[in-house]
Amino acid sequence: MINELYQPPLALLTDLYQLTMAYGYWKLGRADQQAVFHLFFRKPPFAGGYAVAAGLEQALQYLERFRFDASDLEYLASLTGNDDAPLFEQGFLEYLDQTKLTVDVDAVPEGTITFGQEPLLRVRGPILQCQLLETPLLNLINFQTLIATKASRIATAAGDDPILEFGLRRAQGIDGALSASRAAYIGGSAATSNVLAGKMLGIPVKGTHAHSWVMSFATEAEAFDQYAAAMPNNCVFLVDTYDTLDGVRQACEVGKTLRQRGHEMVGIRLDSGDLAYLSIEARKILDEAGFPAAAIVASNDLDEHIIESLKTQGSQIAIWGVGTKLVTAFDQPALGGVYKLAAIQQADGTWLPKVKLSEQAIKTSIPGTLQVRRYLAEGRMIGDMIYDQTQGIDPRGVIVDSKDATRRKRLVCTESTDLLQPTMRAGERVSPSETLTDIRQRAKQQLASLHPTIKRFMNPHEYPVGLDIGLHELRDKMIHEARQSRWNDEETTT
Ligand SMILES: Nc1ncnc2c1ncn2[C@@H]1O[C@H](COP(=O)(O)OP(=O)(O)OP(=O)(O)O)[C@@H](O)[C@H]1O
Ligand SMILES: O=P(O)(O)OC[C@H]1O[C@H](OP(=O)(O)OP(=O)(O)O)[C@H](O)[C@@H]1O
Ligand SMILES: O=C(O)c1cccnc1
Repeated sequence: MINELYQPPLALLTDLYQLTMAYGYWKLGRADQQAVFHLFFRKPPFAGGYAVAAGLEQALQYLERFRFDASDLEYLASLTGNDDAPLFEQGFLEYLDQTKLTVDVDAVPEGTITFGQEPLLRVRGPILQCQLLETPLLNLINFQTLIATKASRIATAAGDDPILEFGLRRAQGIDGALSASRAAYIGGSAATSNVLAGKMLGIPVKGTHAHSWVMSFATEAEAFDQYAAAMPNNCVFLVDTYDTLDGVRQACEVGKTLRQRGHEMVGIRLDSGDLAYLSIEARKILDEAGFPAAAIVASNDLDEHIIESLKTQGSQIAIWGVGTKLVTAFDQPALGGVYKLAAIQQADGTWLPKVKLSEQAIKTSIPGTLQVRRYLAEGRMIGDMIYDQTQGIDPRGVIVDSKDATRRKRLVCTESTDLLQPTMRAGERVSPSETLTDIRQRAKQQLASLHPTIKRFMNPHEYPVGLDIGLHELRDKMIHEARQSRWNDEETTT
């Protein structure tokens, strides 16, 4: 079904302006000029302290399949400008026909905990190619990173309790649902209700039953009985169709019959009302009836904040079903990841770093061919340094806050590691696919090495990320020079 909507290769999955710029580079004979772009977000989502990188596998698959097919070129040939003449010359379309990606891509592995301003991806290669990739790479990385981060927050609130992702019915279309299931699993959900995601991605699938099952029988007792008869090895009874606590008692009755037949009731599900109060009362009823191991599953518009609150209220919920607010990233529907040019090669072969100015310090870009070095002390993450890989790290070993140069820090560490790893060289993939289990484990392990104050939902502590002092000085000089030349221009024109 997905394939009816779109089939790879998907070179046209880009904004038109990427193609108009590509055309311009081609006409100027600059198509092959080498450039470096970085993909990064400026601030972690949900006013939180971190993000979980995700979506790289799909990005690499996209790049591996990148090409313009005959129907793409035919479509581009049909586009016209405001004089009704073709937008693109035939020679350009022939160039696209021959285009095979030759870019180098370095990326942080999926499941890595990342922070604002740090490149998640670095693309280096012919400027025409780099430019065409901006939109699809952002599309693929932004969404999954957002959802993996949301899932990580929800899993943090739930502690050791499993999260079941129930979002398919509320997700943004088919791909939104599948990508969300994948990203949610990376971020820490334990299973999904989406069976296609289970089949395609190997995510464990889990589920209970709906109110309609109960409503389709004359009584709740008969509904639970018949469900137990049909599916004795997967019995989680939804108890709130009529009266929740009566429903729990009813589930216990059926649980006893089930036990006589050699099966154990898995638990009950609450889907409305005061989930703290009802779970505490339900727990008492289950324990008194001889079902101390029966789990209480809860659902109903849950998110990390409600789960955190339910925990502090002493709720007895052991498994959390979370749909809408997870897969739609309800409180922040998009991650504002961007993709910016940072260096360009000149005719003499030397690299020219590039900076984009902004009135807002956070929007002034970071020039160079960047790498991120993570510093750890006794296994705990203590700070990240963004540095120019072609220049190396300044021996002063200091990071400077990119928004406030007065904030500086020396990172005293026991280990350090570079986050961006080679994933493509000359258009060929050089890193193997990772299993979702390994990616999920990375996220979990890195999250455990992050100080709890950075994981806090409200006003989290800011993790130290800064520029290598040499890079800071270069950037500062470039900003001053760019501002100075604008003033000079203004003076000459007035
Ligand atoms: N003890 C609690 N503390 C904080 N939030 C809770 C508590 N119990 C339930 N909630 C949350 O409050 C919201 C209640 O929403 P809503 O008014 O839709 O529930 P409901 O009327 O019980 O259920 P429904 O309308 O689905 O039948 C949900 O997001 C739910 O997760
Ligand atoms: O609440 P979510 O986090 O999105 O989790 C998924 C919801 O989907 C189901 O409800 P259903 O679609 O039957 O509608 P409901 O909201 O009326 O219960 C289920 O009972 C959950 O409440
Ligand atoms: O299995 C469930 O309980 C389930 C699945 C999807 C949505 N809500 C609940």
